[in-house]
Formats: sequence, structure tokens, C-alpha cells
Amino acid sequence: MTLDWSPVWISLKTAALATLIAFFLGAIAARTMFKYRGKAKGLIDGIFTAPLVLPPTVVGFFLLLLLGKYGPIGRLLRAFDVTIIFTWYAAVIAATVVAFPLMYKTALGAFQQIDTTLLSSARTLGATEWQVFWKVLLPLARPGLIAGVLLAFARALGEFGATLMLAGSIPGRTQTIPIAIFFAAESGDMAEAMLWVSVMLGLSLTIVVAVNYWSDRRPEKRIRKRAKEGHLSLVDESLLPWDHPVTPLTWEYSRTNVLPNPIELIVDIQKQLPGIKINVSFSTNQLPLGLLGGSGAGKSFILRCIAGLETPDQGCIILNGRVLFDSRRGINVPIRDRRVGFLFQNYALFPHLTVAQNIAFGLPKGLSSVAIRQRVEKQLIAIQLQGLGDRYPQELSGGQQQRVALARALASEPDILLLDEPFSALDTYLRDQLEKLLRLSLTHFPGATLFVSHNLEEAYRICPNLLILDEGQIIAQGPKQEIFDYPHDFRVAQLTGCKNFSRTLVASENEITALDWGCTLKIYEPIPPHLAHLGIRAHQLTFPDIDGIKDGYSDNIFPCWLTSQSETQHRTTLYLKLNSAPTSPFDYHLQAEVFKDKWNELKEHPQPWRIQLHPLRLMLLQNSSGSISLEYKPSHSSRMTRDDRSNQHPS
Ligand SMILES: Nc1ncnc2c1ncn2[C@@H]1O[C@H](COP(=O)(O)OP(=O)(O)OP(=O)(O)O)[C@@H](O)[C@H]1O
Repeated sequence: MTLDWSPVWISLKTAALATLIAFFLGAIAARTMFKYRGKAKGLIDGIFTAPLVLPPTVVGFFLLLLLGKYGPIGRLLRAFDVTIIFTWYAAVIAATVVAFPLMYKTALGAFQQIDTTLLSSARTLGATEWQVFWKVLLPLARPGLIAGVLLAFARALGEFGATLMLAGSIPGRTQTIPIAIFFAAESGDMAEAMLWVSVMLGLSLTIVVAVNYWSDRRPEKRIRKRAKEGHLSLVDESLLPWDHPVTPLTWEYSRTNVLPNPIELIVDIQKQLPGIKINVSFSTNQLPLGLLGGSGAGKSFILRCIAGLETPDQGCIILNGRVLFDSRRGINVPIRDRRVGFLFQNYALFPHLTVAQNIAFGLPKGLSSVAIRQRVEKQLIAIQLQGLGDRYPQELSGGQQQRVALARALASEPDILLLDEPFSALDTYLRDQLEKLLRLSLTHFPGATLFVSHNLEEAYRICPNLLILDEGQIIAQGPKQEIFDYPHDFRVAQLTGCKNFSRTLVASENEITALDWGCTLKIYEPIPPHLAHLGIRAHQLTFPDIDGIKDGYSDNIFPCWLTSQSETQHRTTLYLKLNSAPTSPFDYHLQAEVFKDKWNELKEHPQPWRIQLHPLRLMLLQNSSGSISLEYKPSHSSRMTRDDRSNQHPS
């Protein structure tokens, strides 16, 4: 008797079609659930996953109830003279339903693994939600999706219970291999059953191997190949002769509505977050504005609100007259239409796209392919990566990646550049190079710039204006020189790097007793009514025996003893006690910072040395809270902080 091979064909086409349908439904369901934050999340997820945990016969029973002669869908279809039950379509439906949860779950898991900064980055580069899904989410989730397809196919191929209940076992029409195995074994024909089992094994293995081979054709494979052929050497930029002049990044605006003059960003927003209320109101022009503040002060959050990645509870954001957000008028412009260039700390380059493709991603839509090539090439030259356009981000060093990210952000022709600690992941050398490139590029950038950094010196060099944030509130804003020289507020002085503070007692009209320094100081400026602290920056303490008397003012000179000292390569921090010798390594009043040559000179002098707290350098500080700060714990045996020990912020 000749064997009927139809179960092979039926199984293959059923599993293939069911996998295809399950792939699209599963991916779309996963994407929807990935974004969905509603209360019904758990319930919907449970419904989507149910066919995975229920016995196939139960799934088959439910499908029969729905699609059967008297089921709601079955009756509806009968009106059009269509019957599903006991047809091949029923086998496809049964296989799709049981394969769907595997596709859905693996796709959702794969989406959740993706760095959300990449999605935010795509949105700020003008991508629509569909483009984000198609061009970023799906390709990045590719390994997970392939695993999902494999699992779904295997499940569909092996489906038995639900298929039998819904499609029956009609030879040549609905009989799949698993059903053929069952009936062969039941009728005692073990040879035929074994044959089908072997076919099943062969099919499954072939498909798994083929999919694995195909799925390995990814950037990683190309990178490995290039490395093997010797075309790829990861560039250690610290070994490169970076003495060639840094050229600024240039960009052309293809939009007809060129940026207005003057540039103006107005931000007035409030947002209640768990544990902190963001409440800021400021405006800025074309000069870069630096946002400084402690960790968790709300700096990044403000940038994210401007970009549209977060939504304030109330307020408005207006950029060059364009209302991006207005709670009262119900305006909330989508991220892609805000025209912001966002530079993230971790570069956020798309790992599945080459350097050239990354830059092209940000280019305005509608450019011809020649124009795209030209613009990308121009940017590559500007960031000195010409010839490396076909590399993947993983094949570049950190500094090169951030240069690509900067070029990509600028290529999108933004009205505003938002830089969120863009150099913090780089070493000192690369940081310096990138900073140079940024500073030069910003002088040509026609829009507004906000720059978040923890590095005071970097912010000072890049930004003419500063905004100081504390716990979600602005405590100072203005030209950098003014903020550093006249902070007026204890927290502002602290956040701008001042390390010497003392509580105060007003002794007379022009004298203040510094309680924590144990001395009384002459003051030349009027004493403010709510004075809380005196402050003086570490580098502004002088030693009259070496520095001489500055400007003829000889007030506030005291004997001092060295308690301890710590060194960086160029500077030395001296911990000093005024008026008497220290009794322990933590017994000091002031920190002074001096260059090495001065330290070498100073240490030759016998102690006590003489130190001057120059009246013009003393800062008369109020408390932003209106009360004595609880965070500052001054004492005669002041503690050495972690910052002090590492000497990271000389000031
Ligand atoms: N979407 C959000 N939902 C809830 N809380 C948030 C959200 N975004 C930020 N926060 C919280 O708001 C506070 C400010 O966060 P933000 O990232 O803006 O601080 P930051 O000043 O940039 O700090 P850092 O310098 O450490 O990056 C933090 O406490 C943070 O946990």
C-alpha cells in the first residue's frame, strides 16, 4: 500500500500560516502591552497567555463553542454560507491560537530588554510611532522575535488536541502529522507511526538549524568577519594624534521657516513626582545655558519635558514662539514634531544601524538619496570619521560614538540642543576633545542649548549662563561669573563647589563672627538681613607671606596650622586650623587649594603660617529655605567628605 504523504504538506502549510499570523498578532499585541500602563494590564496579559497554560483540549472546546454551528461566530459565518469547523482553516485557527502566546510572550520579553533611551532617541529624531516600531523596536528585538517564531512554529507543528477537536482527522484535508501518528499508533501500525515520528523529527531539526543560520546574519556576524579579515581594529583614541585641528560640526537647514532671531525658550512647568515636586520657570536665548544641581535635583527631567519625553502636570513650554506644551490650552506637541536634538549620556546610537545610517536617521524627511549621502559624508568629515560610515557603533570607541551622536542630533536640524551629561562616560582625554568639538560647534549653532553636567568646570567653560537647581526648584540663574562670584545662597555656593562655610553671628555693622572658624571677620559689603553663613572658596584663600597683601587690604589675616594635606597632579588641598594647633587629623577649619609650586614654597615656611580670608572674597550667604541648613554639619573637628578626599572639584 502506498503511503499518503498529505499529513506532511498539511502540517507544514498549517504551521507556516499559523506562525505567520501569530507573528504579526503576537508582535502587535506585545508592542501594545509594552506601552500600555493601564489597570487592566494583568488581566489582558492573562487572557493573551491563557492558551499556553490551558490544556489543548480546553482551548479546542472554547474554539468549538465560538466557531461551532451554534457558536456566535459560527452562526454569523453560516449567514454567509461559510463553515469553519472540520476544514483546514479550523486547523490553522487552532494552531494559531496555541502558537500566539509563545510569540506574544517572547516578543514582549524582547521589547522589554531594549534600552528605552534608544526609543526616546528615535522619537526626538523625528520618527513616528510606527517608524519607531518598525525601524528600531523590531530590529533590536530580532533575536527574541526569532526565538518566538521558532517556538510558535514548533508549537503549531506539534498541535494535536485543539486541532483534533476543531478540525477533526480528515485524511488529505485536516489530518496533520501529530494526528496521523496518533491514529497509526492506535490502530497498531507502529511502523507507520515511527515513520511519521521520524519525519517530524527531521522537519523540526531542519527548521531550527535553518532559522539559526539565517538569524546569525546580523551586524555581529559582519563585525566578526571584518575583524577576522583584519579590516577592523577598534580604535583606541587615546593613542591617536588628536593634534589635528578640531573642526566644528556644520549643518544646513532644509526647512523654509528658518530660526527666528532672537532665539527664545520659555519654560514654566510643574510636576509632582514621587518624593519631589518639579517647579521651574526660566527662559533662555541662544547662549548655552548650563543646568547644575545635586543628584536628583530634576535636571534631566526638565530636558525630558522640553523634548516631550515626559509630560508636566501644569505649565507651558514655548520655543521660538511655538507652543510645545500648554496645559491650559491642552497643547502637547508630539516628540517628533518638537525639533529637539537630544544627546544622551550613553550615546543612544542604534546598534543595528551603521554610523552612516545612524546619522541619516536624523536627517529631515524628503531628502533625495544623493542629498542624504552628501550630508552624511559632510558630517562624517566634520567628526573626523570619514571612511568609517559603514561601521557599526560597537566598532567605534566611546569618544567616536558620542561624536556620531552629536553629528546625528545636529543633522536633524533641531531648534534646540538638549545635552544630558554627554561626556560623563568618557575618560578625561576624550572628554576634553569632545568638549572642544562641542564648544566650537555651538558657536555656529543657531538654536538654543541646554547643557546638564555634574562637572562644574566643564559647565563653566561651555555655558555663559547657569541655572542652579535644588530639589526641583531654581535657586539661582544668571551669568556664570555672577553665580560663581556672588552666590548669595548657601546651597548655590555649595552646588557651585564652595567648600568652606561657617555659621555666623553679626558682631557689628561691618564685622561678623564666623562661629565655625572661631574668628571675627571684617566685612566690606552691607550685611544682608537674613544672613545665615559665610563662605569662601578654597582657591581664594591666600597666604600673605607668599602671595603678599592683595589690593592693600590687610584685614582678616590669621595664624594657621596645617592639619593634613592631599594632592592631585597639579594641586594640593590643605586642611588648615586657625589660631591654634590641631589636635587630630580631622581638626580643621578651612580647605585651601594651591598649585604645586606654591605648596612647595609654603612647606618651607615654619608654622604657623599666615592666611588671609580676603574681605572681598567672603560670600555672605542666606539660606534658600530661610533656616540654617541641616545638611551642613560644621564643627571644629569638621569631617572630611568623600569629595574632599578624592579632590575632584578644586574650587
Ligand atoms: N518619570 C518619572 N517618574 C517618577 N519619578 C521620576 C521620573 N523621572 C524622574 N523622576 C525622579 O525625579 C527626580 C529627578 O530626576 P532627574 O533624573 O531629573 O534628576 P537629575 O537632577 O538629572 O539627577 P542626576 O544628576 O543624578 O541625573 C529623581 O528623584 C527621579 O527619581
